[in-house]
Amino acid sequence: MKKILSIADIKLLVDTFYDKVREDELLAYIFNGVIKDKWPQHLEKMYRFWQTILLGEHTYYGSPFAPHAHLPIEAKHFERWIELFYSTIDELFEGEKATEAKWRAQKMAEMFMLKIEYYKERDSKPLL
Ligand code: HEM
Repeated sequence: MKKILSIADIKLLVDTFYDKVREDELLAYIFNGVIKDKWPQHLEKMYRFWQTILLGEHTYYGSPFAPHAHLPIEAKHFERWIELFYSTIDELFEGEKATEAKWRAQKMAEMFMLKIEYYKERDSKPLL
């Protein structure tokens, strides 16, 4: 068990997590349907996203919600996403950043879920 301290740790976290996602019966087809053969690019982006959040090194400049706005995902998908993310963290890491990663992921999943429901109810499109 180690602490999340460097970009190498972030890469280990992201790679291990998306290995699980790609084998998950509920999530794999949703990710693969959008990402297709662009997994290296997606992983690169996700390294930068978590590097920015957890290490305070600002390498991610994007709109995290945008690609999720019209995905066919609901509560059960987010629950599975969180389950896989938490188990990845707990298998590999301990300490303050590990706890923060889980907290951040949970908060973002809640926010994404609320926004998706909001846009679905109104049948409208998000600006971002
Ligand atoms: C069931 C839940 C989720 C699914 C199915 C999902 C799926 C996806 C897909 C298909 C993409 C687009 C990849 C591409 O265009 O190459 C994406 C991007 C992304 N996702 Fe998720 N995601 C989920 C939950 C989350 C959560 C909880 C977070 C945050 C903790 C997150 C963070 C991101 C970020 C930062 C990007 C990149 C956005 C950008 O283009 O800058 N996702 N996700």
